Amino acid sequence: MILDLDIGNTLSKWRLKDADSSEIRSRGAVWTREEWRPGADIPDLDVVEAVRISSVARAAVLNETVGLLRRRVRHVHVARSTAEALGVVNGYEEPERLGVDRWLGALAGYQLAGGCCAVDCGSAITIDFVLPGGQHLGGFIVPGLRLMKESLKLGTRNVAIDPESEADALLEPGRRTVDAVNHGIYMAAVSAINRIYSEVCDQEGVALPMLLTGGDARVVSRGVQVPHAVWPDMVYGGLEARFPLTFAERAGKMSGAPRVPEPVSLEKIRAGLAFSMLL
Ligand SMILES: Nc1ncnc2c1ncn2[C@@H]1O[C@H](COP(=O)(O)OP(=O)(O)OP(=O)(O)O)[C@@H](O)[C@H]1O
Ligand SMILES: CC(C)(CO)[C@@H](O)C(=O)NCCC(=O)O
Ligand SMILES: [K+]
Repeated sequence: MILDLDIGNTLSKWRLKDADSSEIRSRGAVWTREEWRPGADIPDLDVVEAVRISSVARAAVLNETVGLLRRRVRHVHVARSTAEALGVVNGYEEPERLGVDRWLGALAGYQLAGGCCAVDCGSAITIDFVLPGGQHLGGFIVPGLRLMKESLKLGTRNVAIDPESEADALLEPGRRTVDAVNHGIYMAAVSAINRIYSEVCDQEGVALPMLLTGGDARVVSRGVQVPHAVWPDMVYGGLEARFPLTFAERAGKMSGAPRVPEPVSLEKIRAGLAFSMLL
């Protein structure tokens, strides 16, 4: 069994993947805490022969986790942001400073789609761009939905946006605090994504397929006008691409990868941008 770990600022996600059949056997999430005890939080390390880790938590959390795992598991692979990998050139001035979850998302997106716009809707919303030749341009970091809501301190933090609500309903002015806040932060997030996508495609002269991941990907997806695909395992896909262990992975297959969305034409993107400038 392969244990994949995605340690984020809020949640640490894990999944167990069967190395022979490539099936995902189980998955879960635990809060990212100061002291993380993999033995207690993750089922049955005895069946695990390899671990692959993406972590943006404090170094101490990662070091402790790796220390514990190394005692129990033979192969422990920790992903790092590098200047280049799998045909992608990191756009950061200091490549190692790019969040490794973003780097892995960009690698997975590039392996699946070639040039792409990779959006991760987690504690932060990150929007990264990779051109068809593999140049990563860098990206944008916006507070995630929960952080935006908490920062307002209006006592609405425990009332989440209903994931089933229609994007249209979220466009209406709120007539209670909780609706005003939820509709406001939702519009802030989706308008930023729509606008940033259009601006960068316009600047670079290329319409890129968009891929969405993260805890809020599904709800954000409803408001994103650009054709896109939701890929919950995108960061794991980067781990698979970076540290291929199974036969399927060596052949370039990433579990749960969606069909590549067909982007609209550059002309249409530019027309939309020109229209929004007139308003
Ligand atoms: N059970 C949950 N607990 C916490 N957040 C949740 C949960 N389910 C969905 N969410 C949403 O998911 C978001 C966190 O997403 P995700 O799990 O991708 O975060 P993360 O990986 O910790 O973030 P980051 O990668 O930015 O550190 C929160 O903004 C929240 O709205
Ligand atoms: C932005 C987050 C928090 C998103 O998870 C993470 O990728 C991170 O800590 N990045 C380091 C800063 C950067 O990417 O520029
Ligand atoms: K994440």
